[in-house]
Amino acid sequence: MAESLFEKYGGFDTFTQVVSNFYQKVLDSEELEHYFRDINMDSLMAHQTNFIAKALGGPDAYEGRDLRQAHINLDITIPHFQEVAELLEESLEEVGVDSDDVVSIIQLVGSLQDQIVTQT
Ligand code: HEM
Repeated sequence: MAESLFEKYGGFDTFTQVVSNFYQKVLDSEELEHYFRDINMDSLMAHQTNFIAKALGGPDAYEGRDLRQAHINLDITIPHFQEVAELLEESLEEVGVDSDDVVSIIQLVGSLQDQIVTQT
């Protein structure tokens, strides 16, 4: 079986780092920070890391809610979704993920937009 993207880039060590850098960027963004004000970030980062692991063909330890349920009350707009995707892209590039793999991962994330954006 072909190696998963999760394993190719070093598994949990790498993607824990990606998720941590990613949320640092999100919290530094004036546009995005307010969504996360009342959120337990340790628990969110743990869920997000497991979500990415599963999405990239690694182990399935995700125990969070389904994505629509988790975002339904947040009134997320398309521009904010796009900004989050850009910050994830930067975090993947910074950890050394090849650009063609960054493109595949961002496409996968883009395909989740309808489950996350509730505000037009
Ligand atoms: C880009 C694709 C996205 C993915 C794959 C994603 C994934 C996730 C996951 C796995 C959780 C944890 C669910 C749980 O704890 O049960 C979560 C929660 C959350 N997400 Fe996202 N998310 C995305 C986009 C966004 C965007 C664009 C925003 C805001 C601008 C956002 C804001 C949040 C917040 C605030 C929570 C915590 C909700 C809570 O604990 O009540 N997410 N997301």
